[in-house]
Amino acid sequence: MLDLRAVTKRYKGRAQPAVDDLTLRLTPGLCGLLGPNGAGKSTLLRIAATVTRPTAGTVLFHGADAVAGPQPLRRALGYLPQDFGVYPNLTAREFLRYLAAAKGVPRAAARARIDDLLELVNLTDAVKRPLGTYSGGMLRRIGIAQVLLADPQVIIVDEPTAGLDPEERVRFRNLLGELAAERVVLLSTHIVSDVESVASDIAVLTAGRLRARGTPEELLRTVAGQVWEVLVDPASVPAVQARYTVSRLARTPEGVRIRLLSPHQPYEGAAPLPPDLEDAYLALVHGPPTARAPEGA
Ligand SMILES: Nc1ncnc2c1ncn2[C@@H]1O[C@H](COP(=O)(O)OP(=O)(O)OP(=O)(O)O)[C@@H](O)[C@H]1O
Repeated sequence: MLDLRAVTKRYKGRAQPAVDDLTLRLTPGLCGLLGPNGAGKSTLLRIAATVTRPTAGTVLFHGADAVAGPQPLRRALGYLPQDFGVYPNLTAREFLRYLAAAKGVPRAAARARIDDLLELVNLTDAVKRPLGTYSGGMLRRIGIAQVLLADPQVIIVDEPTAGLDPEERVRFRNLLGELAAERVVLLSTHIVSDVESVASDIAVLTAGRLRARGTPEELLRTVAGQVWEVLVDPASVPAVQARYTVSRLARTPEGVRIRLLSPHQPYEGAAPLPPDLEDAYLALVHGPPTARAPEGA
């Protein structure tokens, strides 16, 4: 339905392209776009949302060029940018009515929909307050509500759960999961748990390039047999970190429990663990788990 083909974006004055010859074909379902800060996620989402023009490559929506003719995609789109701004003097209802009018949603339909959406994002109690008095998390929820105003076919959300409390995160994640049954949902994050339970499709972006794409199970297979747990004394932690990619570290009364990536048993007594998505993501971002040479070797 939405097809990014060999898309490149170069910003002026930058040696490296922010997005580099990237192809991503999206059909209904939730695609989680994972990548570290600066990987190019926001740029890619802005291109997919027709906010930024690619330097090279094309975006096709239902087979038609959405760079040359963005209107059909824009009409079908709900987009939450990372830096979503509001008018601070408007109330939630006024602001959503304004956006609905801008999107061409008929007035009567908009009224009913706005009340449903405010309930959906749990803001019914705050509708009479100006948005300038909202907390960061509440503003994020307004951003989420506006995504759904015109019943979009394509939903593009950039780090949507930033600033939400844990309960709201889960609510929103599940909501996107439900919406993805019939829609293209593209969600960017650098937090693996944001997409772990809901994304059937995960794309990992590093330095503007698509590093991997697959189902969570496919990504897990890339680190099968390469995740280990060791218990070490606190003084040994820096040496372990220098040699291996460490995915978790917990201090316990017995010592420091370290979860790390290694192609073979790293230390005598190290126990193998079933990999999780965080391990697979780290291996993709930091390269395959080859042990680095110990210091002085
Ligand atoms: N308007 C711009 N002008 C110049 N460089 C930019 C611009 N926007 C982004 N960049 C650069 O392009 C690269 C990719 O940035 P982008 O914001 O797309 O990454 P990201 O993965 O979304 O990162 P984050 O998670 O920090 O938002 C970075 O090196 C960034 O500094």
